[in-house]
Amino acid sequence: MTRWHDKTVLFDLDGTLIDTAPDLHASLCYAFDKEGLAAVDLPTVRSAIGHGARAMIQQSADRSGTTLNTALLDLLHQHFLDYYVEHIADHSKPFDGIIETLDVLKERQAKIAVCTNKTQSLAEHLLGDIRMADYFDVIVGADRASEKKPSAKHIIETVELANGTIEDAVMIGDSSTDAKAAAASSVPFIYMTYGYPDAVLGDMNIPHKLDTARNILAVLEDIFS
Ligand SMILES: O=C(O)COP(=O)(O)O
Ligand SMILES: [Mg+2]
Repeated sequence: MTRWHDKTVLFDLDGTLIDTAPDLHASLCYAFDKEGLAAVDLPTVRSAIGHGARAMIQQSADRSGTTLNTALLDLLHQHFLDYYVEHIADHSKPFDGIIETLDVLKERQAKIAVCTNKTQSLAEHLLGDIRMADYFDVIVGADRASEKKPSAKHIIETVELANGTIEDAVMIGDSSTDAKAAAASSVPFIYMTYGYPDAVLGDMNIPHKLDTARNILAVLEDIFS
């Protein structure tokens, strides 16, 4: 029988727990428009999520043929943040099956953590606004860890802050940053294909792939058995 209270289940945020792409996309388009740049489409932005907001802006520009210097990137990032803090939860909502999964994990007294490349303040702001923050023993944004994903340190430090042990942890995510951080910390990884996967992830050998959060518990039971 699984001793759930010894287990730590780490969730990535954007594209795993919450469908944040519409609000990220709107904020990015606001920033681009303010600097006279053409709007970027949603699929382009989706595929650039997972490495933090600056990387999302940089990659979205690259993929739409716009060259950014550092000053312009800084400006776009600031406009993006100005808009995003006001609109962070306009359309963002948990993916189907996430709340039910968290309810069961909570009932079983597993340790539940968020390990995200969002900044700490944005992650707390979003989870607070959509009333999900209370599910988590700990939330660790990119700037709370000594190194962000794909570094193993982000996962290792999140597990420590949750008072868990790395041998009893599982990482659930949607991008190559999650898969690489999990591999580097020798933590089993569950890949949620409904999120915002990047091209790199397609080339990685990943045993646990799910297209719905409704099947997370069954896979966790299998991994922990
Ligand atoms: O801010 C991002 O780009 C991604 O955040 P994530 O690590 O929760 O997917
Ligand atoms: Mg993600």
